[in-house]
Amino acid sequence: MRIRIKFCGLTRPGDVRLAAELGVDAVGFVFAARSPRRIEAADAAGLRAAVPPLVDVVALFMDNPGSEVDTAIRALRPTLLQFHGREDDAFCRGFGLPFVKTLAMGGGADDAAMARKRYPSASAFLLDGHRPGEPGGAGARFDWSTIPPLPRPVFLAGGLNAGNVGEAIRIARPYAVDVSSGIESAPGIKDGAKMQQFVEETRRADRNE
Ligand SMILES: O=C(O)c1ccccc1NCC(=O)[C@H](O)[C@H](O)COP(=O)(O)O
Repeated sequence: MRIRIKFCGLTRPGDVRLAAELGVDAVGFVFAARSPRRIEAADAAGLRAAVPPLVDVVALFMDNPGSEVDTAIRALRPTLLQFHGREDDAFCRGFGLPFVKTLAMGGGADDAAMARKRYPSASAFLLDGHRPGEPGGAGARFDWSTIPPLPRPVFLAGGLNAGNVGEAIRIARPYAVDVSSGIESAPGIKDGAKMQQFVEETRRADRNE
């Protein structure tokens, strides 16, 4: 099965258009307060307009109040939500959209294994290398061989780049790979060459080359 690709933390319409041209499956926009990639609801319409059909639009939150989530949903019209903080299952499912729940692997696989039980409504889990309570987008890797069995598709994240995504795929065989800092020249500023190389290396791993 083809490994899906999510580019996260986009802030510029040109980067969104290039991501879609490169064939990524999802683009993520960060509304978390603790992020240098945060976008405002006022920016969302322009970014949304740059996303062509059949590319998932992911709105990402980290313990944002429900009112902020509602405002972001109205502005961005996402197809998928991603919750990165201490949000519980009822909160996450309360907006009527499918959601991905981030599990922090920086505290150890047991944390993630225990956490998954608390999100029966999640459509997928994003496993990231940060420690519990920390923001993502930190380039934090974890041991890809420690992924616990999970009842939902796994998005693998944390410190991925064109140089290591092939190894990560061979070890973890995830449903999707997710990247932010590994395709940037600065936080929120995506680098076209890094984006293209990341897609090429993911496709190469897909072909088991
Ligand atoms: O990307 C951020 O700035 C961010 C801030 C706060 C919470 C989550 C955040 N990103 C979550 C993502 O899904 C990132 O793509 C993921 O952490 C991987 O980031 P990276 O290690 O930089 O590839």
